[in-house]
Amino acid sequence: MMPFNELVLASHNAGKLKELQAMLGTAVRVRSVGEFSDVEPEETGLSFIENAILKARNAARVSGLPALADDSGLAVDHLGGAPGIYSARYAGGQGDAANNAKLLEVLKNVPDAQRGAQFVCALALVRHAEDPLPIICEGLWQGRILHAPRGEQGFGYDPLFWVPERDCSSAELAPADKNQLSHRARAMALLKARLGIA
Ligand SMILES: O=P(O)(O)OP(=O)(O)OP(=O)(O)OC[C@H]1O[C@@H](n2cnc3c(O)ncnc32)[C@H](O)[C@@H]1O
Ligand SMILES: [Mg+2]
Repeated sequence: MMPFNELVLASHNAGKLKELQAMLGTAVRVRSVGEFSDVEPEETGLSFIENAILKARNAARVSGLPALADDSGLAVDHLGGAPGIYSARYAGGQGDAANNAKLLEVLKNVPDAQRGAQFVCALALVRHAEDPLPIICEGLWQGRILHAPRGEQGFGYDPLFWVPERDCSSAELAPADKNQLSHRARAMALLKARLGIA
């Protein structure tokens, strides 16, 4: 049983919000933190988990509701896991297109065998702003970085992320398929199991 019937999603990213909402379905009434505040908390943590907790606490504080945050990113093997927790700010906070262009440039001339990467997602759920026991669930998605963007779906690094099990980029997947396979889908499946929702 879901321990509450309303939940605020602690994200300002439209792509993420859409995916999280689709995955949660009708189990709970979902609000977005943007309804309560435009101020994005600084992501000062050193891990996906710390940043997810920090965003969840902030959303619970401004909304007075239980909050679910997602901190995610792309970890590229050849770059020692970069951009990692800095994925959103990789090109200095200039947005997805600039981040993707920088990644392609940094990996120019790097052969396929060394272009392995994984998407990482940490979900943090807090029942209230000072919850001493946040629920944390993680998900990983293995793939490879393409040499040029492909596909129009999704958001962020999706056009550069090759999905070996489907032979296409993650931006070429139908949204419903991405929501079955992705790092976020895996973390959400664990969270739903933990909360006892189907
Ligand atoms: O913090 P919030 O408000 O949730 O929104 P954000 O976009 O800043 O989110 P993060 O701090 O977690 O940074 C995630 C970065 O990783 C990228 N990313 C995460 N999940 C992704 C996915 O499923 N597909 C493509 N890129 C993704 C995303 O585009 C960002 O650059
Ligand atoms: Mg962020």
